[in-house]
Amino acid sequence: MRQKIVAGNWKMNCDLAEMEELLAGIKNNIGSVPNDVQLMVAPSFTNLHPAFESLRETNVKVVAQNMHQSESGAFTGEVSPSMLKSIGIETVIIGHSERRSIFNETDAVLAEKVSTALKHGMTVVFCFGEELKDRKADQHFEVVKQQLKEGLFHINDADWDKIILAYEPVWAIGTGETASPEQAQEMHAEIRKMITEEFSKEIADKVAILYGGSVKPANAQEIFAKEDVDGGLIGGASLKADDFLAIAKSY
Ligand SMILES: O=C(CO)COP(=O)(O)O
Repeated sequence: MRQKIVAGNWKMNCDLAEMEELLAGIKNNIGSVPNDVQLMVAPSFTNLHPAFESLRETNVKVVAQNMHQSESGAFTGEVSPSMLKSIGIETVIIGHSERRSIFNETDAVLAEKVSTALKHGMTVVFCFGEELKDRKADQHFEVVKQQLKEGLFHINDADWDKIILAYEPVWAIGTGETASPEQAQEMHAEIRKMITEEFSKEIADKVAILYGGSVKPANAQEIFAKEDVDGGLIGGASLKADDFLAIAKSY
């Protein structure tokens, strides 16, 4: 039985007061979420510590949206894995399409980030997904395979216990256009095939694969119902406590 996960990626939203309001909304109704759904939230760096403290008594995990691949040093503006761990953060998102496209994070850099995070015993939510032009050219499976091979497949079998995958087709992020449940299922099944070929069926069957891209209360249920979809990485809709919880409840 794979873990069911509903994770909110808050991106560069919420100052401290706004986040406290959002957290209060989540905590007030958290009892309505099924016990077998692991909730995660990913605030900005400045909000990680207060979020961790606020959620201490719950089982909501607080996740970083990024980290640097080096241990420490002259990297002005960056945050290291040990800094995250020192405030209780054990999970980090790596490879989000916005990091890839806006901040020019290459597969090679992402591979380094994955290695550094694993070295620190952190769990990685590894994001990837094709652009619209790739899908139009019927290249989406190849693009995803390349992203996984270059950014992730250097890890060892044992490392897979610390990996969560998030398939986020770029054309569905923040656009209101969701992949159909069938498109999500097709890609997730293909990803398990890729992992089976490179590693083993046992690993492929075990790893949680989340879908991300315009998930909202109205469409979550049909997406989560698909066999190879193990939850969602939610952007916009996770900024409203009611919508985020409604998505988690639809599992
Ligand atoms: O990028 C996403 C989550 O990481 C998805 O964002 P939206 O849910 O706003 O489309």
